[in-house]
Amino acid sequence: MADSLSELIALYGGTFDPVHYGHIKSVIAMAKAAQLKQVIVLPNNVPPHRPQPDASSEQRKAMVQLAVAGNPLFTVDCRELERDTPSWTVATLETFRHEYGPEQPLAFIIGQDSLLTLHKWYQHEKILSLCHLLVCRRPGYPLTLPEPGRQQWLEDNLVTEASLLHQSPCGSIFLADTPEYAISATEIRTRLANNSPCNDLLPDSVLDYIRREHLYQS
Ligand SMILES: Nc1ncnc2c1ncn2[C@@H]1O[C@H](COP(=O)(O)OP(=O)(O)OP(=O)(O)O)[C@@H](O)[C@H]1O
Ligand SMILES: O=C(O)c1ccc[n+]([C@@H]2O[C@H](COP(=O)([O-])O)[C@@H](O)[C@H]2O)c1
Repeated sequence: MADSLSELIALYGGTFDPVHYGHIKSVIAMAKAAQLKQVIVLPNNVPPHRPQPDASSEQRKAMVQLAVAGNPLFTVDCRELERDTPSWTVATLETFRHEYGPEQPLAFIIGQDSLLTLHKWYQHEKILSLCHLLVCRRPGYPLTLPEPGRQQWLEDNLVTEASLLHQSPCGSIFLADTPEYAISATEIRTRLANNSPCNDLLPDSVLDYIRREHLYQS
């Protein structure tokens, strides 16, 4: 078992095809709001519930590594890349829970769009028994859930005090007032295919990598 009990460990999973400032800046803002000392970034291998990525798993991992290089908040964990089955988040969370034990505060960071579709995730009813959910703002998506039952579930589990996240292993949802970044990987892929500029949407190191690897060309 790892020995960092009581320091909230936050995980950030994604397809990252490619990683962009909407990911990195939102998570840095979340780290401030939720008093996080570390965020473990998890590029997925076989993203569930979406078309498969253009870039390979190795390329998406390399881009994530470039994007977080030099920032001590982040580490990159490749456990999802080692499984060929769909990268179900519950399965990944179970491996962290096993590693860190039942008392360790764990959190999974998502954007507002993911909160809206969380009820379709594999074994979604287990998620809050494994971790807290930290939700970053994302423009264009409502902060309330469409069905009354799901909205009630959200309200029943909401905490507004970040310190509470550090005092229990799992079970709470934290909606942070993070800045909104109108950036998506889809838009970046389209812009690159059209030879439109992408500066300010993602780090230069990632853009250089994309050019070197001839990714996202039409
Ligand atoms: N601009 C953003 N602001 C806040 N959260 C974001 C933003 N973009 C992505 N996220 C969140 O980051 C996680 C990983 O997202 P993902 O890698 O699918 O990026 P994406 O830009 O949504 O990709 P795509 O356009 O290919 O669907 C998800 O939880 C998503 O909600
Ligand atoms: O477990 C699931 O069913 C599930 C369904 C959709 C998304 N996820 C995870 O949520 C994270 C964000 O997903 P995405 O598709 O927005 O990159 C990423 O880690 C995915 O593996 C997980």
